[in-house]
Amino acid sequence: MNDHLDRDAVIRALEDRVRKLEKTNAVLMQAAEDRSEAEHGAYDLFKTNATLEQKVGERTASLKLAQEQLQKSLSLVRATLDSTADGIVVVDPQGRVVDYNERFRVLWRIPQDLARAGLAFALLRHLGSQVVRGDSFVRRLSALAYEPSTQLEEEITCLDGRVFELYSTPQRMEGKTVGRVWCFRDITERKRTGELISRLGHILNSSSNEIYLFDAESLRFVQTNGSAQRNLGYSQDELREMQPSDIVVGLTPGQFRRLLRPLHAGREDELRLETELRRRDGTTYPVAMHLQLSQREDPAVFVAVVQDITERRRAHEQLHYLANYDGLTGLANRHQFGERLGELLQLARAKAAQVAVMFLDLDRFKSVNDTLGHSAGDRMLQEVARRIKWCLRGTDLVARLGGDEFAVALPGASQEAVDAVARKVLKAFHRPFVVDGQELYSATSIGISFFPADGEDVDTLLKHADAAMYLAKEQGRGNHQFFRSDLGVQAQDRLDFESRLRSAGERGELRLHYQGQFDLQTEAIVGFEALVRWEHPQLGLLGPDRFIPTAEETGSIVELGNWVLRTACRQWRAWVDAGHAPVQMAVNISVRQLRQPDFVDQVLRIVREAGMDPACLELELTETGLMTDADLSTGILERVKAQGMRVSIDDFGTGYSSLAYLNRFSIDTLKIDRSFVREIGSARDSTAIVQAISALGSAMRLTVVAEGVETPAQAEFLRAQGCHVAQGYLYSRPLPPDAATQLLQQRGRDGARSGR
Ligand SMILES: Nc1nc2c(ncn2[C@@H]2O[C@H](COP(=O)(O)O[C@H]3[C@@H](O)[C@H](n4cnc5c(=O)[nH]c(N)nc54)O[C@@H]3COP(=O)(O)O)[C@@H](O)[C@H]2O)c(=O)[nH]1
Repeated sequence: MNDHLDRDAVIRALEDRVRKLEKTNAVLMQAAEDRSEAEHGAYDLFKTNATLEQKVGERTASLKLAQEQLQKSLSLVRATLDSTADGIVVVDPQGRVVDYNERFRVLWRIPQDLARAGLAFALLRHLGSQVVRGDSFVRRLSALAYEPSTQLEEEITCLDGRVFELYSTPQRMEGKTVGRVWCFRDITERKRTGELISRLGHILNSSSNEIYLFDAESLRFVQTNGSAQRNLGYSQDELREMQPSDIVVGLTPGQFRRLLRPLHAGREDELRLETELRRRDGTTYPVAMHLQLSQREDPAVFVAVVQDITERRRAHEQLHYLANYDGLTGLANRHQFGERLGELLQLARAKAAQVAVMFLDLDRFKSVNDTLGHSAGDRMLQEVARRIKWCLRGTDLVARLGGDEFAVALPGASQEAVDAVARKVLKAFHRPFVVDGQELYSATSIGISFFPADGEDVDTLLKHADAAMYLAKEQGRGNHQFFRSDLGVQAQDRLDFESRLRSAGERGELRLHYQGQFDLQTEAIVGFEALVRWEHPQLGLLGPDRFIPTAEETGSIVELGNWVLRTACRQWRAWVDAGHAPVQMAVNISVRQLRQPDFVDQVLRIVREAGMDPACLELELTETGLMTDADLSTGILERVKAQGMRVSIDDFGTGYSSLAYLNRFSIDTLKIDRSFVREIGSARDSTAIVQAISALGSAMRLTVVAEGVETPAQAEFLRAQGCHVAQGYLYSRPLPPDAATQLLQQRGRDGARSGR
């Protein structure tokens, strides 16, 4: 704009000069004439005139040149103005628009007529209508009219979201302010990009992943994020002096360069690897690294995104451990044993060698668990694992298969060598196990099978070793047996038996028989004991001694016990509905049932569903079962009693009794075991025990029931001792429901009268 104004000034100056020269010329001409006349020297006049003409010619040429230059500058200024991305407007001190460029008009969406009108204030109002807080904007800019020399620089936000930068500078000429230039620049995109970059920078810096940018040629780090610096313990500046091979464990610069070759050559887009990084303090940590080449950067850089996978590795290792090892003993588990035995068999096959497999099952471990609790059982298993390992070589495999079962594989061992190892293991059990200060004695039964003679795969070898172990149990426990082909059939039979028992209730194969209990004074029936039987399709009617131990071992006793309870309660209801006076119903409860967390609720639900009076239900528990966890039993019995049910101790005198606990347990009935009743009169001890139990019952105000009463003499003796109730073949055998109903019809009324 200054050039535009200079042009007028220059032209005016030049014209002024021309006029002055013409004047001078005229004066000189006049002077020449005067002189000619005066001096009559024509020659001099001519000379002077020629000189003057030359000067005028020179001046005219220089004026033309100046005009040409001025035109050039003007066109340059115009072109610059039109090609700039900024919107520019020039106003004079009187508020008239002197000039503006097209960009200014477009930027502010100024209608042509408004632009042409050239009124600065009208334009300002138009601008104000488009910006946020437009009134204040107009006021601020108008105020500048009174401060001609002030420079202004500010950011304007438009209502449509665009952001402009505004520069306003005074226009000066020869030291005077002759106007003001306004310049507007659209910085919307720049601002957005800036914000985006700062957001991205923040995200990258706070990312838990480490991010490294390193030069594609020198491989020097050019940029790293906060996570990288924090994890490694180096500052940004220190890292700029380093290369990836300084922090990647086990890679020389050359090896690292070779690793990057496929990316460099464009053969691969990305590279993923798991490696380890070394921190400043020398410690290392595992990472997953993702590498890419960014050609867009100049110069090109590699971008490495690195994730610390310490936790992932740890979790993976832990999972691997849990999947393959027994957490209690640290030995391999069944899965790992199978895998490794499989490998051993492959090797043995190639070398035509044999492999022995031992199956070990602890003898009576369950009673340790039941009487001393699980944590004592666990400690014993840990010691067992140590002792077994101690008997083996480093190349042998040892595993805990679960519970109290262990397995051993002995590669390349002869029958004699395996025999010796088995004896050594058995001997290792001769020393007592000290748990909680108590000395416990345990033994193990060992079954042995051989590859390839007894089986060619892991499952068969284990199955056959297991079958041989059962033989060892049958042979009196605490010994070892080698597999024989006839044992395979027995093992299969056992598996079939277990699985059939599990679903016996569902298939309607269970039966409940009822044995009457009689008042020894009146001989009236006062109750029944429910006794289960299994109608096995091949083996016929089985007594509980044949299948209850298996049900307890496999856990199916819970299901089976609930079936018994439900059936007995329904039978009681049926008798009452048929008009019989209510009698007691005794149901045997196994310790595993009692230990179910919802045992009492379960019993109550069954009782309520059947519509039975809880006071008529008597739960029969064994002494040993109750003493397994006396505190727990006390709590359960209290809840049972609170619901009005009765509790009796079965087989009293045969188990581990503590009179102190007996007092604590809320019980109603003591049942004298039939082994004592059988020997009444023939064995002094038994007779004395029967007398003592009867006296104890009377003293504690408990009902005393004698089991297995077979003779009138026994009944007479028991009656004399004050025993209240008798159960035995003398009165009735256990009967199926119909026969029991008949018995109730015959002897029920008296029984109802007598009560307990
Ligand atoms: N957990 C559960 N245990 C149960 C259940 N049903 C029975 N059992 C227990 O099985 C054991 C054997 O019972 P069973 O073969 O039925 O024998 C009972 C009677 O038949 C037998 N008995 C009764 N009177 C005489 C007799 O005069 N002489 C003689 N030799 N035997 C006789 O005694 C068994 C009843 O004993 P008890 O239970 O101790 O009163 C047995 O221990 C049952 O507890 C069940 O559902 N769940």
